[in-house]
Amino acid sequence: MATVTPSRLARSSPSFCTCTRGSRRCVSSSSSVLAPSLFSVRRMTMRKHRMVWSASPAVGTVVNSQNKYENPSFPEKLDGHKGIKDDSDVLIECRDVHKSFGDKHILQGVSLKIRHGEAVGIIGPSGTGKSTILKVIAGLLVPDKGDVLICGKKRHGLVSDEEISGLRIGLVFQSAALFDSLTVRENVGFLLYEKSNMPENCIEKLVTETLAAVGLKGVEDRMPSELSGGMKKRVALARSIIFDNTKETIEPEVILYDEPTAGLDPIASTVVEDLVRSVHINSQDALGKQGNIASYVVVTHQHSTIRRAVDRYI
Ligand SMILES: Nc1ncnc2c1ncn2[C@@H]1O[C@H](COP(=O)(O)OP(=O)(O)OP(=O)(O)O)[C@@H](O)[C@H]1O
Repeated sequence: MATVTPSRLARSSPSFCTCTRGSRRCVSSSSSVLAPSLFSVRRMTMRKHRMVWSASPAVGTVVNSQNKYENPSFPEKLDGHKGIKDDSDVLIECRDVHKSFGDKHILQGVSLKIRHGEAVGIIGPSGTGKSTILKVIAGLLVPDKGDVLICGKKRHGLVSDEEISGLRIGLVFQSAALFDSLTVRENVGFLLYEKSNMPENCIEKLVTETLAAVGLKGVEDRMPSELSGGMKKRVALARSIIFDNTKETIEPEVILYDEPTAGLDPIASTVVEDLVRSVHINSQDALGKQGNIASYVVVTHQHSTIRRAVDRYI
């Protein structure tokens, strides 16, 4: 099996998926489920091109521009952190994040916290900045104002500008964003082939195990064009959860999913929703092993995804 090289990468899909792997910064092509009422969602104040979120005192409560809480109508059980003062389990925090594109003010004072063990949904009308906040969290976009804290440490600039260890952040794009000219094995093992010191046979074994964990067997040598939409999403998921398990210290990982079920039929959506849930630390994957993902954030429009894969939503 050929190792992925920059020249192979150059021939690959222009679309890419980005993973930030702790101290190694890499840009590659890449339960109890509660059912929240969408009624409360409709009551959120979401102005055109503007979304204001706050984390305090109730994480994820929507506030208006005067920082007055509006309709904090989350059922108590969905808002499990009400009143919590201890932030020792906060993995990611956005503090008063602003982001504009030209004269379009997309994010105006977003504050939120993602804690260890959480499964958080971000919902809202199209164009209000859901994908933008994921990119800010992942370090692909720099906020115009405000801070992003990773395990309590401020990140300055883009993810490639500095080294922050202690947390791995994976971003799974809506389109799956696989490298078209690489096999499934090369796609899933991309970061390990490029950045780790693992021998190739160990990477191959790990890729096969990781694919099995997301319910895919015998597809390692296929090209992305030979996969269905649902299979591509599973391969993207496998790519986001694979990690160098030979390292002494394994950092916790947060995965950011941007509309993981977009474009899938209801059955394929259910499979992906259950997979997203199954790789979480509170669940078991397809092989019966406890998941490794400390927390995840899902941007979604689909009610079924909120119902099956989310414990708290913003
Ligand atoms: N790089 C960019 N340059 C200019 N405008 C951008 C850029 N990225 C996003 N936008 C604009 O910011 C707004 C928010 O985009 P974003 O993709 O974050 O919204 P969204 O809530 O995820 O939408 P959807 O639900 O439709 O995916 C949109 O008006 C979009 O056109």
